Amino acid sequence: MTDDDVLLVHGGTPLEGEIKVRGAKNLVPKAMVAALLGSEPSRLRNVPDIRDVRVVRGLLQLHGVTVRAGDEPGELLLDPSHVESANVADIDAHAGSSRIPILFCGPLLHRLGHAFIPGLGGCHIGDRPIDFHLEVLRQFGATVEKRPEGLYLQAPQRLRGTKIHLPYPSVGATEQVLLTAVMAEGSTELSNAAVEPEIEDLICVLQKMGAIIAMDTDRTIRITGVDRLGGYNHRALADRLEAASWACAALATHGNVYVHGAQQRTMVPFLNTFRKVGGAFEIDEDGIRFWHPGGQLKAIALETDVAPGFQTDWQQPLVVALTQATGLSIVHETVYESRLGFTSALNQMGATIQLYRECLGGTPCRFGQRNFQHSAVISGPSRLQGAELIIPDLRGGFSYLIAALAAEGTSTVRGISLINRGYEDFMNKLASLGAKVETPGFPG
Ligand SMILES: CC(=O)N[C@H]1[C@@H](OP(=O)(O)OP(=O)(O)OC[C@H]2O[C@@H](n3ccc(=O)[nH]c3=O)[C@H](O)[C@@H]2O)O[C@H](CO)[C@@H](O)[C@@H]1O
Ligand SMILES: C=C(OP(=O)(O)O)C(=O)O
Repeated sequence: MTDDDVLLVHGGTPLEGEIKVRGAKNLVPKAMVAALLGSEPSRLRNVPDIRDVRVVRGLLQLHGVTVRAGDEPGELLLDPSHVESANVADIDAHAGSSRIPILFCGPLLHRLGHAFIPGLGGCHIGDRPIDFHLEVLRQFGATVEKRPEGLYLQAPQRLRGTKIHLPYPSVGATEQVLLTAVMAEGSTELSNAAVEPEIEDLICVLQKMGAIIAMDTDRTIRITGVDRLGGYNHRALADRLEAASWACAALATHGNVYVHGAQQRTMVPFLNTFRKVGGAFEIDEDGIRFWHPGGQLKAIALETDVAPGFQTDWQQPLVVALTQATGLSIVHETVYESRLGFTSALNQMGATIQLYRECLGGTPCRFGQRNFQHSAVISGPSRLQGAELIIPDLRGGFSYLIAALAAEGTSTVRGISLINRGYEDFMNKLASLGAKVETPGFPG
């Protein structure tokens, strides 16, 4: 960790001003992968400059896709006409970089008949197995060999449509099915699919390319395979996870932040919860203003869930705001088994958060009988004090920033570059909201 990776945060100043969120981290890289399926170039707009986008850009280029900036800021032009002559000798350099490489499987099997996928990265918030992905690919007719360096896949013949039931509505496995089924022979029926807004947007991308995809109301997605897909011209939906993070930062610091680009349609469960806690917001055509209206914040009971429930990636920033609410809040994390570990640092800052292995919520979840501390009771309000913090993962990292901004005194936050994976230009955004932050050696 270098000095560049450390941030001093002088807390106690409300965040005030305006920032902008661009395309979603959980959609943009997948739309970029979809371009691999096309026989014509694609144009993706509203692309944020974050590490996950850079990683996928590098991987696509290794696979022969030409990726260049368009005329508009945040525009990428992706030309997949040379995929067959790609040279992937350096692909190992991308091992551990993000979770997106697993989504290259279907498109590469369609284009080349084989694929090598290096080890995956992503946040360490649970085991994060890929068993659903591998089972799905086998059902389409691929062979999969797991080796220490990665996955080797072959499609001995054209992949065939199939009937799949996911044991859990996994976002990634649903995307795996979509990106594979669109060009498989015949029809695919996927039941118990994930229906997150980013999945709907990926379906819009694929439909623009020529895919035939229908969504039923009961988590069933039906795909009719086609022989050829063209390119797309698409503006990525905005990042609802980043928008909610700034909303929580406004609430925890008694601030007032207008988030350009935030969309009500994709944030309804978050907005309901934000209002129950006592936060105020106002929606207009261009974005959403979030603020602390004064008075006491209220404790709540909350369960994370798959869409249309409360998104797990909203949980960590909200927990920091809940340390400022009066009474006992209960948070039951049902999507990842280990997403509450970040709270021990909040306790060192003065919060009172107790973790439990039991399901403290209305819905018993997959982790209840399995020894994971996946429920939290947060007792507030707490006066947070500055501390030494090491960023554990993406959302946990942003949550530490929020806590440091809300705290009295100075915090030293290490591993700050991890936040670049999903938050575009966050240092300038913090500065524009009046946050008192400095990188050691470069005060002010
Ligand atoms: C890049 C991206 O889009 N990341 C998002 C995506 O992650 P990702 O697609 O990895 O998350 P999943 O929806 O697949 O995971 C949800 C749950 O399913 C389990 N599971 C998943 C796949 C599998 O093969 N086997 C299995 O057991 C996971 O361990 C987890 O408990 O959706 C998550 C849930 O909304 C978000 O938190 C992440 O931000
Ligand atoms: C868990 C997250 O991302 P990833 O799946 O990329 O690790 C996240 O965005 O909070």
